[in-house]
Amino acid sequence: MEKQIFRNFTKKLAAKLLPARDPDGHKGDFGRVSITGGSVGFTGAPVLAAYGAARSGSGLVFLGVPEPIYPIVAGHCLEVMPSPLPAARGKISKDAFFPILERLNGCDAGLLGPGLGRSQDLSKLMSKILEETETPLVIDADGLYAIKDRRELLQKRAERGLLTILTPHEGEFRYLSGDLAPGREAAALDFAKEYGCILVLKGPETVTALPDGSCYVNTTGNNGMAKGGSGDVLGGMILGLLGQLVASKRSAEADTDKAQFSKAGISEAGGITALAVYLHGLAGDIACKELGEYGMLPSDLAARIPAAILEVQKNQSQHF
Ligand SMILES: NC(=O)C1=CN([C@@H]2O[C@H](COP(=O)(O)OP(=O)(O)OC[C@H]3O[C@@H](n4cnc5c(N)ncnc54)[C@H](OP(=O)(O)O)[C@@H]3O)[C@@H](O)[C@H]2O)[C@@H](O)CC1
Ligand SMILES: Nc1ncnc2c1ncn2[C@@H]1O[C@H](COP(=O)(O)OP(=O)(O)O)[C@@H](O)[C@H]1O
Repeated sequence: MEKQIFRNFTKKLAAKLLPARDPDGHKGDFGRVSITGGSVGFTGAPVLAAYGAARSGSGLVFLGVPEPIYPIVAGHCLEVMPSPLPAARGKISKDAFFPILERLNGCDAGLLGPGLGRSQDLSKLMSKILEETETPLVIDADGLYAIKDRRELLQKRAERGLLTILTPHEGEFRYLSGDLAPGREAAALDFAKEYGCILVLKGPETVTALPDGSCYVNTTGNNGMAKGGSGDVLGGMILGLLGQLVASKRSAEADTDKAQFSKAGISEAGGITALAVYLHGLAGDIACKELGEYGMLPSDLAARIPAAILEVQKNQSQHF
């Protein structure tokens, strides 16, 4: 896709970008994805992210959480596959490096951060994972905090053709040293260009910026989504759709390294990311219509992802 600015992401564009599902496909064809996060006090965030991925079409969703919260998290997982990771003081510890890396390397995409918590050890651990894994990554929430002083790792991944998607809200964008003064679109584009990543600047009218100067501005969503946990669902949805994109490339080009993203590949990943943002807002709008902006919850939004996808598919059959 050539460099463009889509100021209004439409349903028609969503219908065009929604990945086709092979009628003969099996679960491995629709992406294996892995989420790493959770800590004592933040047990919901990793589960919400996992269901964001599962409800967006992922074939297999793995979830790594610190051992002390594993029984709670596992009690909320049916389709998602949770596993306990080594822990210290209620958070994932540095001893979790190899299990996390091994899981990520066996997956089409990974999400780092929902409910992770903050510590120096976690900052070192996340930085080491960014350096070591070639798997495309989505980094959200405390994952962003963990790497805020190691942003050169993003440039190094880009130089190696590795894909990284960052999903900050404005508070997180500020501590990543993003300068909001030029305005949201320009700020997101400057950051994406400087660090060679896809930057999703969340808020009303979420901006998805690509390093090549392309940019999407979202049109769905409402203030009923301004509740802790909505962003976690979005991180999972981006992961789920990205995993499907990577898996489709893997089966279409058997000899291509799943981890290497050409410029065209980053363009496609940008489109898929903006699609996830659109569907997330649309699911929120459907939840709002049914429940109202006061009472709707992020888990209600996650449960309405299928309805949002169906609405886009209806548009697909009308236009193509
Ligand atoms: N159920 C669970 O388990 C949940 C778990 N969660 C987990 O909690 C962890 C921390 O979450 P987080 O990254 O959002 O950090 P947080 O310290 O709130 O913000 C940092 C700074 O940014 C600011 N700020 C916040 N939002 C803003 C906005 N939209 N636009 C602009 N500014 C905004 C905020 O400023 P203030 O609120 O003081 O104005 C603050 O200074 C993370 O791992 C997440 O996954 C949550 O998802 C909730 C549900
Ligand atoms: N007023 C609003 N209008 C549209 N979307 C919103 C609004 N407020 C929040 N959102 C969306 O809800 C999500 C909130 O994410 P985030 O700030 O990371 O919260 P958390 O991490 O606590 O879940 C983002 O996707 C954001 O775009």
